[in-house]
Amino acid sequence: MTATRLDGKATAAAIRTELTDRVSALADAGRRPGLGTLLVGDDPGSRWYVDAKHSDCAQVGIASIQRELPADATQADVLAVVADLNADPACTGYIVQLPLPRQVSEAAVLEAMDPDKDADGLHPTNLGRLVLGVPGPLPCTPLGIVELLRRYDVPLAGAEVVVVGRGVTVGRPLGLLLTRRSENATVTLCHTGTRDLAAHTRTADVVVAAAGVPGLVTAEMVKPGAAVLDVGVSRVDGKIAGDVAGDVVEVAGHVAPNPGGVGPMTRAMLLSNVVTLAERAARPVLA
Ligand SMILES: Nc1nc2c(c(=O)[nH]1)N[C@@H](CN(C=O)c1ccc(C(=O)N[C@@H](CCC(=O)O)C(=O)O)cc1)CN2
Repeated sequence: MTATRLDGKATAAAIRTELTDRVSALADAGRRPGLGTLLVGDDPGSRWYVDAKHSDCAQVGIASIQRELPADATQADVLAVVADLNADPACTGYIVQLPLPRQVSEAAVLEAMDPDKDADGLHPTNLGRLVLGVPGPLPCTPLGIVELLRRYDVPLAGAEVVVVGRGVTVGRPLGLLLTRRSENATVTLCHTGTRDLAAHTRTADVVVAAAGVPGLVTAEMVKPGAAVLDVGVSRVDGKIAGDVAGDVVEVAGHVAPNPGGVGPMTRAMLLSNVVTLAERAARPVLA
């Protein structure tokens, strides 16, 4: 058996097309959405992600506001740009590209953002809204995973989902998202300290691997027919290495590869969040 590929690239392209009409409606009302990004330092991977986000924006008509600081920027430098973006009316949503250099506190920077412009859904207020089930922007990678499974009709209601990884951008919020009544999955959150990882993954209908350990999930760890999504990003010999071993496609029913699976969906969900935030901000104008 060879698994069906969950094609994040094609799905993200379809979502961008769908968003174009909403962006046009906002622009016609004089409220064109604008995505701000702040990149601190010169990590080539982070620069690629930021550039890709702006190229996606150009495709759907979202304006771009690109801010950069050097790798030795201080916390005060970063907070000053965050204050600028909070105050800029052309910036309807923005992100601070992570990770930040060691001397800058990610928590302090995220907290300083205007939660109503938090296009990544990572502000404590928005993570709190997720816990409480109150509407607000949701983290892009978990949202992209749920949307990819939905568009390929992979059932989540009643499904056993094992998430491997407890990070704040993927694992933790994904568990919250999947256990909402609308998704209704049962989630086991595993991590690198889990005693017998295979015992958990072998019983799962869906496995999401987001631990950043190359080849962590192998074919023997997967139930035949399960959906396996590779979200791990490591660099091995200069190339992206995911958390899922190549032989998993022989056992799984669906596989989201890496690259080409969840990564492009993360970017599509960012655009979707930016458009939704701009619509919320424009509500009195559009109504
Ligand atoms: N502020 C944020 N920082 C980071 C996030 C995030 O959601 N918000 N997530 C990751 C990086 N990331 C987005 O910023 C991201 C990762 C991967 C991709 C992507 O499209 N990947 C491609 C392959 C890219 C390549 O060849 O190098 C794919 O999977 O096909 C987009 C965005 C950490 N930081």
